Amino acid sequence: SIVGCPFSFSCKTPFSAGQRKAGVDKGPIHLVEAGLVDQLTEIGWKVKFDGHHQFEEVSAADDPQIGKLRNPRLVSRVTEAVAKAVGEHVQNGELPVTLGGDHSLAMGTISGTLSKYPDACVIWVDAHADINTPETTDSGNIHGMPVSFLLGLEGTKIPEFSWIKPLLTPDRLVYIGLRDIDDGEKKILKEHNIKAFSMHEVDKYGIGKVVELALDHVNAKRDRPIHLSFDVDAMDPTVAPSTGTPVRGGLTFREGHYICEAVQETGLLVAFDLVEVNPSLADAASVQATVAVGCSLVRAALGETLL
Ligand SMILES: N[C@@H](CSCCS(N)(=O)=O)C(=O)O
Ligand SMILES: [Mn+2]
Ligand SMILES: [Mn+2]
Repeated sequence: SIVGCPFSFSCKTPFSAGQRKAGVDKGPIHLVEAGLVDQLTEIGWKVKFDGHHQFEEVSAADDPQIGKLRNPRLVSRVTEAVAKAVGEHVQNGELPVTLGGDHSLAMGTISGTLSKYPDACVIWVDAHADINTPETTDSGNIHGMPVSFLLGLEGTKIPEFSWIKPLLTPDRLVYIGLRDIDDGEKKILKEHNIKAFSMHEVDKYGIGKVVELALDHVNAKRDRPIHLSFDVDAMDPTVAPSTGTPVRGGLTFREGHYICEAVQETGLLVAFDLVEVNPSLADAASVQATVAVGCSLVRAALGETLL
């Protein structure tokens, strides 16, 4: 099985230019300092921790907005570097675990996965769809746009992002946990017939059925590699409060873990992202709780079982 490889590669990507709130770049160090590397070793992984990625700064003066896009050159440069790093690790038969940092990183991580597994499917667990285009975005924050770039939607063919090969197709993408979608995004989801299980469906069917339906949609024969991109704000804010765009009515602790456990059980997981932990937005206890949930979700995705 794909996941049988013993190596997990932890890519600490302290990056925050895809949004405006300081602190999300400190997410990775908090997860590592909470002992995540040892925790993964204890469940049988050989972890190659290659340290915290450092990126060449691009000064604000050298990175003027492109239309509404904020920090476009910095985001492009960082995500291209992440794509290369993740791509190398999947080529080596390792399972990249990318700790963010904001969700714009997924332009890099998923590009990296697709470089080896062009038929991979993406399960996007999030309160948000992150599928705004440069035209539909109101905020200009690129962490709200990675999926549109990965799909190569209209308006995303910008020279600064020409490195992105839009290899992802709408039929291989599915969302779980949505509850805060912009009007422009709703239109895109409908136009492209993208499958999305919002919190309404989670309530209606239960998480077990939702994950089964999601896998049936993007991986009917259970033969496609899976890239699981998990935004911690998919969790209810009472469970993971320290994140930049919290939205009430999210996943319970168990629902979030069930998704990771069920994907792990397929034996098809080839890459995992845990993003948007921002340790500067809450009191110490809330930060600690968010970091602990983040570590626990990673462990669940990499095979920690309850029995
Ligand atoms: N849709 C909003 C919010 S996007 C939230 C991004 S994330 N990565 O889910 O926190 C926007 O485009 O700014
Ligand atoms: Mn997100
Ligand atoms: Mn989100």
